[in-house]
Amino acid sequence: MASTAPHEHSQVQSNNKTSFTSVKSLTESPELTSLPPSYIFTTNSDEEDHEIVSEPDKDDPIPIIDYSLLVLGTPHERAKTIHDLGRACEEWGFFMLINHSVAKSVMEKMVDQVFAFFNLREEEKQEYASKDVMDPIRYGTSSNVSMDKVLFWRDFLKIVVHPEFHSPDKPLGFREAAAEYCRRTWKVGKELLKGISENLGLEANYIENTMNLDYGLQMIAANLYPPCPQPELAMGIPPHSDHGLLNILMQNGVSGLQVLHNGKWINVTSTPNCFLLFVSDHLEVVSNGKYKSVLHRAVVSNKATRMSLAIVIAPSLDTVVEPAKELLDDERNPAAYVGMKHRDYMQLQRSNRLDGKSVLDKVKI
Ligand SMILES: O=C(O)CCC(=O)C(=O)O
Ligand SMILES: [Fe+2]
Repeated sequence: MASTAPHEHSQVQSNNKTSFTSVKSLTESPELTSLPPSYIFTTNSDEEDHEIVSEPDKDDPIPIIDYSLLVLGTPHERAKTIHDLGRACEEWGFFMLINHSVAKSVMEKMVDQVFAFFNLREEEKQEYASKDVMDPIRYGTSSNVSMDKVLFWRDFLKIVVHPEFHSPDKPLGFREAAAEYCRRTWKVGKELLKGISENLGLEANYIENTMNLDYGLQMIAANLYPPCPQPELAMGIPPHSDHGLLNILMQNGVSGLQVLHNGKWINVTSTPNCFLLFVSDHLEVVSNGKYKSVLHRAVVSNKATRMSLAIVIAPSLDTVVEPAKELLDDERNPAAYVGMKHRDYMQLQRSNRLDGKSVLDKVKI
């Protein structure tokens, strides 16, 4: 269903800037011919060193992990996959996951339902606009409109789906598609965390048990990046790392994601049906910095609407996340992070501006 042209009530006031409640409604406005000034993004001076954007190097490609070898491979194949997984987490904090067992039809249904949500009338979506950063369903635009100095060219929908499953009532079919997709990706996340625990020299269930994944937080974070009239001046989502352990991302076949690797922003081109996996802040903490959460951002284009859908796999909100004691050694590997309850960490991240690894820096010793 096409959105109606924006009305007065679909505008919000923030930092003396008038903006629309969504980028989507802004792009449907006949007045839009150039980028509104509130969306003009300038890079921080301390980020200028890594302004080089490049395609992946042939000699240092984005790591690819074959999930089927992790769960169904021979002992030798599994051991090799765990080794490769560890290297990917250490050297990139990012990898592509192929043969991941989630059926194409399940992924497609989810993508269709996310588009259907963003295509609801603005008034219908606004029912889920919330001020409380911990609300289980949140629809919004930019990142944190009250804090953002510049607005980002992005609308989002965030939903908590575990330990308690939430879903918007509309569109019809969203609930069912999300329940199936989330159940499947939760399993993938847990299997990867087993391999990662083993790679750290811990028992396979170590992360699952210490992070209380029976009550773990799983979230859908869907992003919509409509075509932008001046994409070189705007940013979809600024450089940041994610909270949680792992982030499992899929996208609709339109590129835009960049990850920082060895000081360069690498364009990630999507391979159909694969998942893009991010090491998130809490895995950096548990591994005591052996793995680094990856800085990433999303740029926008003037050609097509991009949609990305992240599944956050995270500790239960009451878990105090700290480095695994078994990995620590007073002399050679002292704790590099202090423990912090996941709930407090998430609250900090969501109440502040998205800004690199600024929240992780607060727990660094
Ligand atoms: O759109 C993307 O590719 C990145 C999205 C993202 O970083 C996030 O949702 O945390
Ligand atoms: Fe992210």
